[in-house]
Amino acid sequence: MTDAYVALEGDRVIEARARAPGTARGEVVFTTAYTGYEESLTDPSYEEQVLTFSYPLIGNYGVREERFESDRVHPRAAVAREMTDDVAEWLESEGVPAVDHLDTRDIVTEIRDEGAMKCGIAAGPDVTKQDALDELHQCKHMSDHTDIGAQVSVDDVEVHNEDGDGATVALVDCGAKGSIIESLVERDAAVHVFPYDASEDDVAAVDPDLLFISNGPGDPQNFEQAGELVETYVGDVPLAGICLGQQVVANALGGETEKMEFGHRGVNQPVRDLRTNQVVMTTQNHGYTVAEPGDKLDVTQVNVNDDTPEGLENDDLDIITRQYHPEANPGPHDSLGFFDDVLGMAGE
Ligand SMILES: NC(=O)CC[C@H](N)C(=O)O
Repeated sequence: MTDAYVALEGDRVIEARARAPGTARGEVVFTTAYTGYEESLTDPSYEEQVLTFSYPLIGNYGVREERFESDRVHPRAAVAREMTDDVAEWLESEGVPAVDHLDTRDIVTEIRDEGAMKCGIAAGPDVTKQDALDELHQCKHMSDHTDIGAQVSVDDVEVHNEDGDGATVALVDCGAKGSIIESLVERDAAVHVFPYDASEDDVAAVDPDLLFISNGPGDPQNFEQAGELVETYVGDVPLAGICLGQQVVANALGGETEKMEFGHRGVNQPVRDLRTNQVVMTTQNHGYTVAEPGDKLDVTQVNVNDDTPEGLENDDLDIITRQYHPEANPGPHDSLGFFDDVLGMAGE
């Protein structure tokens, strides 16, 4: 039964089945991950996007809050070949439209050929094709969501493991996944989570051993204040970043970022370390990349598929960043050592 529509750029409309009602718009992207739907759906980096799962069955091991990466669902809508009732009911309770019973291979092929694109969704008994097209026509480019940080960051400073014996970490929350904070706390760090627009004075008040820029949604150029913190602290305090964090650090230190055609989203992205030649499997979710690292950062790791920079470092200035997600939720644990390395820079 057709009671849902997915409208893609060029006004192409695909018919589907409604699993959670509503209308929505966002940049449509796909993940090839075959597990981890709870983590992906609660990853703040998917804010303002419509998430299509290329794996055909989503929900086959239920929905458990322990696996959530934040306190809400972030994609504007979810698209799957087949979605279980567990997932559909969860998305409905969150007010996030969801559709299934469509050929997701078709959407993935279209995105691979044409690039990530705008999308409109309409789902439910009373919706029409035109509703999906109206959403599409109101959809903005990711880069035009200039204050997206405000949608995903903490409003006030939050402290985790205040009495921890390890490093004092100032983590700039551009939309941080919970497991990044957990990975630091597990290693005894006291983690002060700052709003995405925190000032130099705010951060200075905790006298950090490490400045850590988190992952986050949208265009890294829309996180200027985090970049200013990097410029302020470089050379004085060790710097670390994950995903958007790598991009913000590169932009702040003379590098450049650009939008990729359709990005990397999945749990089996191979990354090669240029110093050891070792390849690790990684979890990824990004649509922008570092195009030029600038003269302060060396590219130390690259993606095996397309050679894009996956790791940037400077030993003298104590900087380590990763484009992928070493916290590995979901995904292979190959790169968890990143947290030991960055806390090592902080003297632990
Ligand atoms: N996971 C992330 O931090 C994503 C970074 C950035 N929003 C991108 O799409 O490239």
